[in-house]
This record gives sequence, C-alpha cells and structure tokens, in this order.
Amino acid sequence: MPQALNVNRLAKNYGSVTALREVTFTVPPGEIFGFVGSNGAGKSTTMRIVLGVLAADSGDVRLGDAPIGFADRKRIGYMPEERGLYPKMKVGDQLVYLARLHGLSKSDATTATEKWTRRLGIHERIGDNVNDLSLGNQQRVQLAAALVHDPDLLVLDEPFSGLDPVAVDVMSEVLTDKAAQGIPVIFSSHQLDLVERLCDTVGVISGGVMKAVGTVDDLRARDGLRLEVTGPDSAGRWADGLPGVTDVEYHDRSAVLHIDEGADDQRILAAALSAGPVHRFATTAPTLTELFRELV
Ligand SMILES: Nc1ncnc2c1ncn2[C@@H]1O[C@H](COP(=O)(O)OP(=O)(O)OP(=O)(O)O)[C@@H](O)[C@H]1O
Repeated sequence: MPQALNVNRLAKNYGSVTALREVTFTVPPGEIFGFVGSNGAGKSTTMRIVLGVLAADSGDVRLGDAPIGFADRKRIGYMPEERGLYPKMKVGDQLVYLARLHGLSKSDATTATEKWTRRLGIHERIGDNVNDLSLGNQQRVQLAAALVHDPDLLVLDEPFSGLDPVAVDVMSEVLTDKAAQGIPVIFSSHQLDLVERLCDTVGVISGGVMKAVGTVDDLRARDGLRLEVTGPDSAGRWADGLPGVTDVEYHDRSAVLHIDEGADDQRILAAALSAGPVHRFATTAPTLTELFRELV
C-alpha cells in the first residue's frame, strides 16, 4: 500500500562542500512532485539519500510515519542520473533480471517485461543489446527498469533529458498513470514547462536549500500580482514610484509591473496613458520558469 514520502531536514556535506541544508518536503500518494534547481543544487543527492545509496549526515526519510527501510526501498522504482544498465546485455534479459532482483518470479518478471517494453515502444528491440540502442531508447529501457517490479514509489532523476517529443509524451503519460494509481512520484527536471504541466507540487532547491515548496499557484501567490502594459514608451520609466507598484521590468514597448493587492489599477492606467497610447493592459500569471529565475 503506497504511503507518503516524507523527507525531513536532510543535511549532507561532501567534505567541505555543503550539498544539502535541512531539505524538507512531502510527496503524498497519487501526487507528482517536480524537483527543480540549477546544476549542483542538490537534487541528485536528495534522491540518492531517499534510495539509500547515500547516507545523510542528519535528517531522515520516512514512508508515512515510519523510517524507510531496506524492504521499502526494494519497492522503489528508481531512475539514476548516471544511467545504470548493462550495455552488453539484451534488453529483455536485463529487464527480467532486474525484476527478479526485486523479488518477482520468472514468469511474472517475463510478463512485466512484455508489458512495459510494449507500453514504452521498445518491444521490437527486446532481443538487442542495450548499447545498440539510441540514447533515447536506452532511456526508455531505463524507465522500464524502474517500473517492472510495480513499485510503490517512483524516484526519477532527470527522466526527460534527451528525449524526443514522442518519448516525452510517453514518459509523461506513464508518470501520470502511475500517480493516478495512487503512488507518489518524484522527478527532477530542468524542463520547467513540463514540470508545470505535470506536477501537483513543485520543490525549488538552490545551493542545498529548499527555496519554495507548493503548487505552481501557491508559488504564484507568493510572488504577488503582475500587470503587463503594452504601448507606452518605456524610456521615461513611467511606472517608477507609483503607489502599490513594487517592481517594474521595462521592455521596449511594454512593462511588467509587480503590484500589491490593493494597488489602484486606474491610477496605473492613467500614468501609462500619460506616457503614450496603451494597447494592452492585463494581469498576467508568471510561468514556472519566471518564478524559478526569481527564486534562485
Ligand atoms: N560525490 C561527490 N563528491 C563531492 N561533491 C559532490 C559529490 N556529488 C555531488 N557533489 C556536490 O554536491 C552538490 C550537489 O550536487 P547534486 O549532484 O546533488 O546536484 P543536482 O541538483 O543533482 O545537479 P544537476 O542538475 O547538475 O544534476 C554540488 O555542489 C556537487 O558538486
């Protein structure tokens, strides 16, 4: 029975390098958690600690209320960043072998291998050695390896990197289906449009510190309201100092204003009109990419 993944105050140093400082987040059953951060932010380190391939200096990982143990970890489907397949082993043999390592019988392992190679579009390559496949197809095999034992938790380190658009769709569908079956899914990615589209919750990490955790709407609410005004010449910096305007990004013939909730939009409009004709005046929602840039 899948339980929530609780990551509590994880800290980790590699010698003098601090990789994680008190990283905390929860992934409830049935939710997809997108883990985002710049290179070296601490995503892989966190995932490796969840897996148990790396020990934390302090903090802990729990499934529900109980500390995660060896038997629980066998029920995780993991896709490591440094892909871990045997290059000279046939795709099918390899998946059966990995499923058996997770405790499946030979016939269940064979059935699961059939099912996942078909679902992931690599069934016709089942008799080929892994290193004869393209990198994208090797990645599909790697995903199959994370799924063949019907895991209770999915932990995927950059599963989308290097995939073509069709493979991205297949991967997205599989993650959404697994979450719909009630398991917690966590994946890291630098493709923030995908994270925004797929994830219930997002965690933004920078320099080993969780900068924000929440739905994309929560992050937007934290960020405040924005008003996009198109038309007036920006040269005169017409929005500077207006009451309720906390920040302004000027572009050539448009400006994005960060405003307080009680800001007087009619006064802002009047100020804009005094700088030139206004063609568009609308509140906007920042994308996850914009929120990420501001957070890190
Ligand atoms: N084995 C290691 N020995 C020393 N330092 C390490 C080791 N692994 C990671 N680090 C350091 O720990 C920090 C976190 O790295 P980590 O790989 O967790 O980041 P990441 O967010 O996964 O980055 P990326 O997006 O580039 O994969 C970085 O400063 C990195 O250089």
